[in-house]
Amino acid sequence: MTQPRQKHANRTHLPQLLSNVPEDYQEPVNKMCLKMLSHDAYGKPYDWTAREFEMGAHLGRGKFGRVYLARERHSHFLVAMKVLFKEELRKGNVQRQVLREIEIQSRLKHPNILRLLTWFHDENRIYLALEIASGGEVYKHLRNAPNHRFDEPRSAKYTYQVANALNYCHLNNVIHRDLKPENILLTSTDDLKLADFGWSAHTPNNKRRTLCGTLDYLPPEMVNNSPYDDSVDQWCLGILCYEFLVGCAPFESNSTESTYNKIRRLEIHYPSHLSKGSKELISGLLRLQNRIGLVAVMTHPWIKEGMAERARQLEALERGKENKAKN
Ligand SMILES: Nc1ncnc2c1ncn2[C@@H]1O[C@H](COP(=O)(O)OP(=O)(O)OP(=O)(O)O)[C@@H](O)[C@H]1O
Repeated sequence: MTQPRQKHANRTHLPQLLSNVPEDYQEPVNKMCLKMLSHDAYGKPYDWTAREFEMGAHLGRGKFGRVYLARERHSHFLVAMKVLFKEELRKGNVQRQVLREIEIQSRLKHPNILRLLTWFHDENRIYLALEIASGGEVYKHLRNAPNHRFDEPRSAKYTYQVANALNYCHLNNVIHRDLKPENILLTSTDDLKLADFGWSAHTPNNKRRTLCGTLDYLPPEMVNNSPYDDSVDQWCLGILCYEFLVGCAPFESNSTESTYNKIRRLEIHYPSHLSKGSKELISGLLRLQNRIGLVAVMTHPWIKEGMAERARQLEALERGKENKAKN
């Protein structure tokens, strides 16, 4: 008879789980894990309430609520708590979108997708306990980068991680549809987390810098009001990769009509600093049809070389920090 698959770790798994934790943190992490294992909620359905979390620093503000650093009182596990006001959701007529986001995000489990750990509500608010991505929005990092753009290795790594997350989504019949640097968060370990599922797709975002705002990422089939499938995400990945490398989206323009026309005509200008490999990848994604598949993106030579170089860059940065600490 086959054993039922073990869904939750237990004490015997701790040494293995802790093997990736730096030595200095092993003891507190071990303590926290033991507290988590002994919590009534561990591995069972549980009715969480806001009382079980201590709210801390304000991490950011969205259209319908605020995000705080929060600590679960029993285990001291830290989360990013997104607090949404029901009244505001009602006024914005986005209750259904929020519920869809919760439903989708709670079943997606992937290293490059922001985990929704649990959610609950009270009379006035909905609380989403999210994994922490302490770097915040990739958009902010792009704005702060020299010339508002990332170098090729960093762009290649980020493009790979987004492709990996989207591939997982597609395998689970989810189309993101709203890819853009504002909907991607960065962790302290330079890893990307896709966020905002099926929700901000319908909420205009006033943070983008051009008049036409989020139109910059619209694929031609959506511009033409034609039926579309999951390859819309490949289009958006092409726009995202271009924006990482160039600092603005390829079809940005000062009027909606002009952006639409540029998208329809595939009017793309590739600046001379772009490498042959990056142009090849972007043009394979920004096609009307037969866009490069996500697995092919992940194994593209420009992506592979860039990722290896980004790993070397990060190692060098780490060595630099260690040397500084020694001196
Ligand atoms: N998991 C997280 N970890 C760290 N910071 C976060 C996290 N989630 C959100 N934030 C911060 O809080 C800000 C607001 O997040 P939120 O998701 O509410 O905003 P948004 O996507 O801009 O809003 P909306 O979806 O309402 O348009 C983000 O810009 C980010 O800086």
